Formats: sequence, C-alpha cells, structure tokens
Amino acid sequence: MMPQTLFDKLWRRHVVAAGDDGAADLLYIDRHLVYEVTSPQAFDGLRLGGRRPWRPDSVIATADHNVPTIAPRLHIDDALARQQVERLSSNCDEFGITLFALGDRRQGIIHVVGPEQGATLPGMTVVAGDSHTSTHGAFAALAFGVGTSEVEHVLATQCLLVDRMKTMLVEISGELAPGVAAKDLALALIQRLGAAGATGYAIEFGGDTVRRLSMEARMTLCNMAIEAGARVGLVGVDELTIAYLQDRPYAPAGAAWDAACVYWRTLVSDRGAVFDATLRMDAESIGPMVSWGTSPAMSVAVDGCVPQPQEEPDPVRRAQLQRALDYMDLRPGQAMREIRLDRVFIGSCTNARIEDLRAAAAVLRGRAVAASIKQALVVPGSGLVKAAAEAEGLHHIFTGAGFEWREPGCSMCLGMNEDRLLPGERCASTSNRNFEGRQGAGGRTHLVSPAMAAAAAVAGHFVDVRGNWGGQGR
Ligand SMILES: CC(C)[C@H](C(=O)O)[C@@H](O)C(=O)O
Ligand code: SF4
Repeated sequence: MMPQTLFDKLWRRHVVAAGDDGAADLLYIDRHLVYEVTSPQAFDGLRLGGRRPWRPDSVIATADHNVPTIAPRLHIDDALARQQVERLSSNCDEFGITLFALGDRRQGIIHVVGPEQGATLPGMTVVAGDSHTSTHGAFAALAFGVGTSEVEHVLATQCLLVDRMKTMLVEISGELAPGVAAKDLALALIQRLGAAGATGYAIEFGGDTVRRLSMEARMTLCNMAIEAGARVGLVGVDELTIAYLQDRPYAPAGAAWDAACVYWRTLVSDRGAVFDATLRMDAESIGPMVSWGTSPAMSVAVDGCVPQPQEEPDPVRRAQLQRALDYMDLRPGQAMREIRLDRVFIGSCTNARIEDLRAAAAVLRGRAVAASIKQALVVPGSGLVKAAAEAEGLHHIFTGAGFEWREPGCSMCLGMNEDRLLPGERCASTSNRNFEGRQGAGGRTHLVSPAMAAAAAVAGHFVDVRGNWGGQGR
C-alpha cells in the first residue's frame, strides 16, 4: 500500500460520503467541544427545527471566554456575557449535555479541558466553534475550528462537510536551548511562514525536537498552527501521547485501553509518505521570541530590534509595518529589550497548563514584579490546573512575587470579559493573538512564552530569560 500521512489516515477513517470532483467530503465527528459564545444560536436552531443532538455523549461543554476570573463568580455584570453563560447551562440541561460549569473543578478553557479529561483521543475527529481547536491535534486527532452554523449541524447530525486540506510537514530538529520553549518555536515558525503561509494546509509537526517535547509543549505548538493559517496542527502518536492519556476520566480503560493503544500506535505518518509541502527548522538557532507588531508573524528574537519600515522595498508591506509600529507606538529599529510594559498576562489555551505555570514560577522564585508594572495576572487554564499548581505551592510563588492568582478562563487573552487592557496599555502576554484591540480597545499586546513573561514582569521590560538579567527582590 502507498505510504500514507497521518492526516490521510485520519481523514479516510472518517469519510461518510466522499465529495465528487474535489467537492467537500462528509466527515463523521467523534468529539464536539462546546462553550458559551458560539453555541446559543446553534441550540436555537436545533429547537426551531425540532431536533435533538444526535449523540449528546460526544459533547462536552464548559464556560470560558466570558467568565469573570475573580472568585466567587456568582454574578456577571455584562448582560451579553451573563446571558451566554446562563444559556449554555440551560441548553446543556435541556439536551442532556455534560457541562463543566463555574464552580466545577473541571471548568476551564475548552482546549485545556478536552485533553485534560482524556476527551481528546488519538484517531478522533474533534471540532469546536473556535479556531484554536487545532490544539487537540497534538494527540493525533484531526481537530479543527468550525462556525456557529456548523456547530448546529454537528449537534444535529454528528457529521460535517469539510474541504480536504493539503499537507505540510514542519520538521524541527536539534536541541532547544534552556529557556527556549514551544511558544518560541511557534512564533519563529509563524514569523517564517507568515500569518497566511499555511492557509489550506494541515501542518504535521515532526522531527527529533518535536519528539522530545512534552504533550503540553506539543499542544502549544498545535494551538498556534492556526496563526500561520493552518486549520489543523498534528503530531503523531508516541509513548508520551499514550502515557499522558492513561487513567484520564474519558480515556478507555481495561481491555478497551489495550486495544486502543494498538490502534493509536499506527497513527503516525508512514515512512516515505508524501507531503504537499515541507519546511525544515533548526531548533538550535531559535532564541526566546517576542512579537512586536499586530500579527503573530510580526515577531523577532528578544535580542533583536523592531524593523525599519523604510528598508522594506514592497510599498504594501512597508505600509503594513508602519501601521503596526504606529499602533504599537514603537520606533523603527528600537531594541526589543527597551520596550517597557504596563501589564503581564500569563494564561490562555496556548500557555496556561501546569508546565507553563511551572516555567513562569521557576523564573519568579525569590523575585518580585517591578514597581512600574500596574498588574500581573496568572490565570490557570482549568480548575484542575489551578489545583495542581496549588498542590505544588506555585500560587505562593506567584502571589509572593506580586502576581494575582485567578480563577480559570480565557481572561485577558481577549477582551470578552472583565480582564482587559486600557487604551494605550502595553502587555506581555502568553496568549496567541496580538491583533489590534485584542486584549481591549487600544491595548498593545506582545506575545511571549511563560518564562519570558515572568522575566519581563520582574524587569519591567523585555529581557532574555537565558541571560544574567538579575531581577531585584522587593
Ligand atoms: C470567540 C472565538 C470565536 C475565537 C476563536 O475562534 O478563536 C476566540 O477564541 C479567539 O481566540 O479569537
Ligand atoms: S484562551 Fe484565547 S485563544 Fe484560547 S479559546 Fe480562549 S480566547 Fe480563544
């Protein structure tokens, strides 16, 4: 048989009806993750059509985007946010869907919750009405974001028409330097590919560097595939994948577990499989990255500088650079290390898992947030991440350094809840998007890894976390 890519294996296994002449295929969907923002109209549509979810046990719901992150979270001021969270509860009640509601320890960001529960498994198709569903591809699941009308369609039929994607292998090799994380790899990759460089592709991450990454780091990488335009990010199954899933609440057990492991181990690209595109990256040449502009592709190594638009020959590109610099209030050629910050946010589905919190805490131990920083926030990705961090005492390190220790949710990743930047404020953020107004109207976002965010909080400006940058005690 022809060698197949992992993507091909996953796709073929789920085709219910093949489209003619390149038309979309109808795929079976195994797991559907639902949250408050993109589901209300979908449930309304079901009701209007007199339908019920086809397989309610395939759906898991949680509230994340709109929720407050300060306890006790009994009331949400914003009317729309409140309504969406309430309607998620009533819809889940009505249709028999499992909901991890506020107050449940399993509540959290949907892309943190799915894998944590073992609800994301190798070989599955996973959808959610959210672009960062690519995260789940770290488990060799074919996972992608869908729109609200598709949320309704999947609820009603368990199937979805999907255009087949092209395949891109991103092969990363070499040892990552200490202090350099998956987030830095992701930013360096997007900087190379451009924000639309992988549009129409499913990216598979391979190479010895990726094999050595933890599952959490692989999730960070797949999470950001969408920021290069790829709807899907994938990593083939290995023993790490399997070890991560063992004994998770939704993972199979007993004989079913053994059988699943046998199948899962086949979920890798065959030797000799042909990809539509291949890109190679050398991990050793990558240092800590910081975004300077208004797209994740506008990123540079921390020891680098803001670009000089006047050196850009293409006038369209030059105007884009200039606009980004104006919005970010940066000077051409300014050293990244000079950039001073108002706030620091450690959280989001990119970087709010336990290893992310450990990496930030390791930098903060015995240090304090600079007096010039107005606010530094840590928002764990789920209640279980929060509990795990507290069991290790990480919360003491964060609060001792001057960070606020919050309840789980999307928080300051996007301005849909109370945690926002004020116009003109500048933030070092471990999230994945730095678009204009992303963290609040007029706010300025710099994307970094958790360790880099922690170091910036201490220094008050960006520093190379690998260097001897000091950081004063209070
Ligand atoms: C609100 C939602 C539709 C959106 C997404 O699709 O990604 C959000 O999660 C984001 O990160 O921008
Ligand atoms: S944490 Fe941010 S990127 Fe992730 S789902 Fe929430 S809003 Fe989207």
